Amino acid sequence: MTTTPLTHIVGAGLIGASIGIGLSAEGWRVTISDADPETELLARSIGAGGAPDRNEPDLVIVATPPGVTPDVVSNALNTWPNAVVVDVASVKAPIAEVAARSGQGHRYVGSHPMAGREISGAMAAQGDLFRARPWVICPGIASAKAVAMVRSVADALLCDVVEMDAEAHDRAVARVSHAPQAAASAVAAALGPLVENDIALAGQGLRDVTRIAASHPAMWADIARLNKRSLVETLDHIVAELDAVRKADDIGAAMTALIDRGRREVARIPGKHGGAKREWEAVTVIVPDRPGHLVRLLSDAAAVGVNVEDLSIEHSPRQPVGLTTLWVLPQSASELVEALEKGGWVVAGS
Ligand SMILES: NC(=O)C1=CN([C@@H]2O[C@H](COP(=O)(O)OP(=O)(O)OC[C@H]3O[C@@H](n4cnc5c(N)ncnc54)[C@H](O)[C@@H]3O)[C@@H](O)[C@H]2O)C=CC1
Ligand SMILES: O=C(O)C(=O)Cc1ccc(O)cc1
Repeated sequence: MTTTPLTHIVGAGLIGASIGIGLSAEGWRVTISDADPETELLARSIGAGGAPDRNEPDLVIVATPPGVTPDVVSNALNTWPNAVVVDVASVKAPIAEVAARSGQGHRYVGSHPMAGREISGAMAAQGDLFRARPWVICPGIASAKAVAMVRSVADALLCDVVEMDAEAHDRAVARVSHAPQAAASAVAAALGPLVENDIALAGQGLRDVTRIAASHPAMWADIARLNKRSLVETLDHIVAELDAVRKADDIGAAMTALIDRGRREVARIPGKHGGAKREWEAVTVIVPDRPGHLVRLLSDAAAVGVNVEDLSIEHSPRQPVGLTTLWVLPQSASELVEALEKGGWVVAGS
């Protein structure tokens, strides 16, 4: 039996406490601390780890805000001279530089679990937050032993490990995470002129593009400062896309071109099980907003042997029906539509 490393987590917020709960549940010996005593107590009380004792940890996981992470990593490398130190901050290159300058870079591994929530703090922690999500590891100049130890964390939390160079990581996350946060907040901010009754018209589309607009600004301010160059490059791209529509003589043609480019790229975002979303077809059904109908719809799909890969529900308050979209393999779509229509369902689109 292989023994798991004695692990100490610094920073008991959403990510630190989620890692602590997940590793403790797998039988790891975990201790956890936070600069804020109340957060520290809360994290310990929800099973994210115990209080540190005199033993030097084998592994220190730094899960503090990105802005202080370079200093906390340096301190950890000094305080525990034999431990492997890993951080989980959303930007990697500036922290790797500081670790390399300390002369202890062989014990430092940069990492980034690509999962989170728009709420922060230990209260929002979940032990399975990272399950089946990518966990980026940037080995840099770390020893093979240090990298293997960090891999064992990601493996214990059932993540998909992706090894990347820190600069390439920072360029990629500017496009898949940091600029989307700015864009979502900009769309939400543009609701400013509307009165409440106007905002009540919002459909699922607005909700989809603004979910992360509820994020806490402090972390994103740090991320923007640390990844400024790549973030600005991506924002320039987004602004240029919007400007092309705004300035077009034929705004319809410009909108078509933008939506066509967007459709091409959105189809490349991996869906469930790591497969591309385009591998599925949508069958949208009108479902009465009464108990039992959704269950009946799913059992009717199961009765013809069609596996529902994913499900989304669009529902407006005050409306007696909702639109339920069943995502299925393309070869099952027409068979499902036929069976559902025979069963009396109204299929709104496929
Ligand atoms: N929130 C998210 O969705 C994700 C965040 N991350 C990264 O994870 C890290 C932590 O983020 P969250 O857990 O969301 O933040 P959080 O705000 O929930 O937790 C951070 C915790 O660090 C503590 N802290 C601050 N300075 C400290 C210090 N010097 N020593 C010890 N504790 C200190 C704070 O009191 C707080 O409890 C960040 O670097 C972030 O970039 C990575 C993936 C997703
Ligand atoms: O809420 C979401 O969908 C996120 O994508 C959260 C998130 C925030 C910051 C990260 O560095 C990684 C993931």
